[in-house]
Amino acid sequence: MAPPQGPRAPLEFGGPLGAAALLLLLPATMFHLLLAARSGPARLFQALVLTALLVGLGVSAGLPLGALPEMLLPLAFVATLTAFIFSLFLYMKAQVAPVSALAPGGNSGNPIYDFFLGRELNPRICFFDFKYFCELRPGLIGWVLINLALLVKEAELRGSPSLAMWLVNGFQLLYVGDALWHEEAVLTTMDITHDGFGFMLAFGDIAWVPFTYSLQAQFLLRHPQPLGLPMASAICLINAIGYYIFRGANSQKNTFRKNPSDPKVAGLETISTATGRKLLVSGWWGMVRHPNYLGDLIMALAWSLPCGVSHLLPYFYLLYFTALLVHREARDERQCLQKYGLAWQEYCRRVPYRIMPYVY
Ligand SMILES: NC(=O)C1=CN([C@@H]2O[C@H](COP(=O)(O)OP(=O)(O)OC[C@H]3O[C@@H](n4cnc5c(N)ncnc54)[C@H](OP(=O)(O)O)[C@@H]3O)[C@@H](O)[C@H]2O)C=CC1
Ligand SMILES: CC(C)CCC[C@@H](C)[C@H]1CC=C2C3=C(CC[C@@]21C)[C@@]1(C)CC[C@H](O)C(C)(C)[C@@H]1CC3
Repeated sequence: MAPPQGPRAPLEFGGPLGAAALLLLLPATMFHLLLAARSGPARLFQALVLTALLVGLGVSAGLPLGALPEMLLPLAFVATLTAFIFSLFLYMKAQVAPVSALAPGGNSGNPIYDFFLGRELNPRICFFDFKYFCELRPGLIGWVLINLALLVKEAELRGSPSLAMWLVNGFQLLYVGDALWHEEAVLTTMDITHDGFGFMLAFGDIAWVPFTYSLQAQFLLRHPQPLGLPMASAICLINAIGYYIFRGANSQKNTFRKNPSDPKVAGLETISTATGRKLLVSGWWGMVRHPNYLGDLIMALAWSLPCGVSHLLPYFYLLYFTALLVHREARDERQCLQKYGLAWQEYCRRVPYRIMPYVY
């Protein structure tokens, strides 16, 4: 079966070498972070071996929630293994999928690269869409569950959860609740429309999101932080500003894409493109070319601040997320330039900043 993209098409993520390195680096980073959140670096190898031994025992669902934080390492190992096996299944499944079901990327002919990126665009069995399910369910819900377990454990240890723990739990619950509330919006993200379903997304959804996105709460359990009301209020304000921009920008674009004559967006200025679709050039999308990323990054800052500034670990999410969004923005720009050509160039001329006005 001929792949839709020839071996000489430009490869992303550093090609096969980059994909091979990421296959090892991503799980290694996640385990390192999990360990760094709980103790000194000397326990890294002990803990990995312990995790490998514990995985055989599995975890039963009936355990009290406060016991979960102690099981994060074995659970992360199981999640990683599941992501590997699941990606293997997806790779095999793509071998028998029709060419029309394959993703525009992820079909280079190099097995490591294709395993990493994913060959099939939206693998399904009957009506069950694996990618849509994984993107929103196990990772996001697992993340909230781990956060909650850390809050319960802190209450067990110290009598009540700290203000910092409440803030981190509240902010991240709002973010996950928002994603589930607006779940149809995920259908227009490049993960669903462009990327295949391979190791990158499977690992991201099943392991990376629940275990590394909960790092701030993990950190707070072991490193309690005093937080006064004025500082807490300032952090809440930062999160509210971030959320306002994130939600405002995403909703404006979603409303416009669904119905351009909706009164909420009908008055906005647009650029016509040769495809018949229009681009917003005022409102949130006239401020920068990715206002939703800006809001997301401001929220990421608010999630780290309750952890103080004594340690870099709680800021991992902010740093990783900045890198992810800068890379994602570059990929999206490339795809938009291909799709909209001159109209996209005109948009870039009228809205010169990508994410942060006057900075980037
Ligand atoms: N927490 C996390 O780990 C992650 C969160 N996110 C968040 O997910 C959300 C979705 O992000 P993502 O899918 O990357 O990208 P966007 O939601 O920004 O979608 C980009 C697409 O929007 C359309 N578009 C771009 N500019 C305009 C314009 N001016 N007018 C109208 N349409 C336009 C184009 O598609 P078209 O024209 O075809 O409609 C473009 O391809 C973001 O809020 C992001 O922050 C993303 C990744 C990870
Ligand atoms: C493991 C790698 C380093 C990176 C993997 C990336 C994935 C973790 C992210 C790719 C796009 C994502 C989105 C969300 C979560 C993270 C992943 C899967 C998202 C579901 C978070 C909530 C948002 O409201 C959203 C817009 C629905 C997000 C969609 C993209």
